[in-house]
Amino acid sequence: MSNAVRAAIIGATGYGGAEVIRLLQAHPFVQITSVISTSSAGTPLADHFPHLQEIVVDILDELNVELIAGKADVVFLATPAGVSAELSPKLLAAGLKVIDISGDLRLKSREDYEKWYKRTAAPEAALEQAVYGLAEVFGDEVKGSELIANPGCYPTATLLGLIPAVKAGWIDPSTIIIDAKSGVSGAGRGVGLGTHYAEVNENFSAYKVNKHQHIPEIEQALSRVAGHPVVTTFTTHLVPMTRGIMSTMYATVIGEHSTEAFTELYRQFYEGRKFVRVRNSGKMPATKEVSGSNYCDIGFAVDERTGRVTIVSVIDNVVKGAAGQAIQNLNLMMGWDETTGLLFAPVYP
Ligand SMILES: NC(=O)C1=CN([C@@H]2O[C@H](COP(=O)(O)OP(=O)(O)OC[C@H]3O[C@@H](n4cnc5c(N)ncnc54)[C@H](OP(=O)(O)O)[C@@H]3O)[C@@H](O)[C@H]2O)C=CC1
Ligand SMILES: CC(=O)N[C@@H](CCC(=O)OP(=O)(O)O)C(=O)O
Repeated sequence: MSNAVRAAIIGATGYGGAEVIRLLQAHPFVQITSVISTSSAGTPLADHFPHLQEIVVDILDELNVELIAGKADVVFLATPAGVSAELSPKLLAAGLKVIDISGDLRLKSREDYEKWYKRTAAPEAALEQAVYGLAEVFGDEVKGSELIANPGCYPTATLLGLIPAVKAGWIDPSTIIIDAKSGVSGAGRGVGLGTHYAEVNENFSAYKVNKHQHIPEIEQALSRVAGHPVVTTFTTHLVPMTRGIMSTMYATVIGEHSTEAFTELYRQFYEGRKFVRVRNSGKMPATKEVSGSNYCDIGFAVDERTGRVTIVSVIDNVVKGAAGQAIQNLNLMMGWDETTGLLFAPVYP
C-alpha cells in the first residue's frame, strides 16, 4: 500500500479506538502507522486487546504531535471529553486531517458546550472549521474537509430516525419525545460502579434525565433542518447488553400520512445510502440485527387513533455510533466511496 493514507489512532486502548483499529485493518486504502496511548506507551497493543494481534504497528506510541505528523496523514481521536478541544488545533496546525469521535467539536456554541459538558470549550476557530459528520445527511459538507466532529452514538440513531420526517414537515418538532437505550460499551472501557456487572446485569435504569450531553447536539441538528429552534425530551437508559442503541421516537403527525407513506418517504430520502436500511412497512428493527456493523435500521408505525408516529432506529454504538461512521467520514473526506472497508454484514445472533 505505497499510496495508502497513513492513520494514527489516539485513545487506542479504549473501545472506540480499538474499533477504529479493527475496522481499518480491513480498509483497502488506509495503513495504520501509529497507535497511541498516554498511559501505556511502549507496550504492545495486544497486551490491552488480544483480539488485535496482527496490525502492522503494534507497539503503542506516546502522544506527541510532531511524532504523529511525521508518521500519519489523518488522526482519529477516540479520547474523553476535553482532550480534542486542546489537541485538535495543534494537530491541524501540524498539517494533519482530524476526525474527532468525542463530543468536543460537535456543538457550535461554546456556551452550550460548557453548560452541558461542564468543561472549557474548544477555540472558536476549531468549532467553526469542524464539520458535523452525520454522513447520510451532511455528507456533502464532509467532502474535502480537514476536521470532522463525528456525531455521538445516541444522536446518530436519533437524527437518522427523525430528520427525513422533520425536513418533510410530516411531524410537529415540538411534540418529539425520544426514548433511548444503550448497551454498556457506550460508557467506555473504564471501570466504575455504573458499569459494574452486578449493578447492570438483570437491571434496567434511566440516567442523566434532562441532563444528557447529547440533548443540545440533537436539538442543534433538528433546529438546523427544521429552520427554527427545536427542543426535545430525550431520556437515556442503560440495558444489560454489550453493544447496541435503540432510539424510540414519538411525534404528532402533521397531515394524513400512513405507515406505508413514512416508509416510502424514508426510502426516498436515503436512496443510494447503503448504511440506512428502512424496514418494510410496519416491521421494527432490533439491535442484534445491526450488531458489529455500520448499518442503521429504521421502522415506523403510525397510530391513527392518537395521530402519532412511533419511529424505531437501531445502531451498533461502537460502529455506526463511533468508529464505523468515523471511517465513513474519512471515505467522504478523501473522495472515496463512503462504504469502502465497511460493507460487512452484522454479527447474528
Ligand atoms: N463507546 C462508545 O460507544 C462511544 C464513545 N464515544 C466517545 O468516544 C470517546 C472514546 O470513548 P471510548 O473509547 O468508549 O472510551 P474509553 O474510556 O474506552 O477510551 C478512552 C481512551 O482515551 C485515552 N485517554 C484518556 N485520557 C487521555 C488524554 N488525556 N489524552 C489522550 N488520550 C487519553 C485512554 O487511553 P490511554 O490512557 O491509554 O491514553 C482511553 O483508552 C469518548 O469521548 C466517548 O464519549 C462516542 C460514540 C460512541
Ligand atoms: C451507556 C453510556 O454511558 N453512554 C454514554 C455515551 C457517551 C458518549 O458517547 O459521549 P459523547 O458522545 O458525548 O462523546 C453516555 O450516555 O454518556
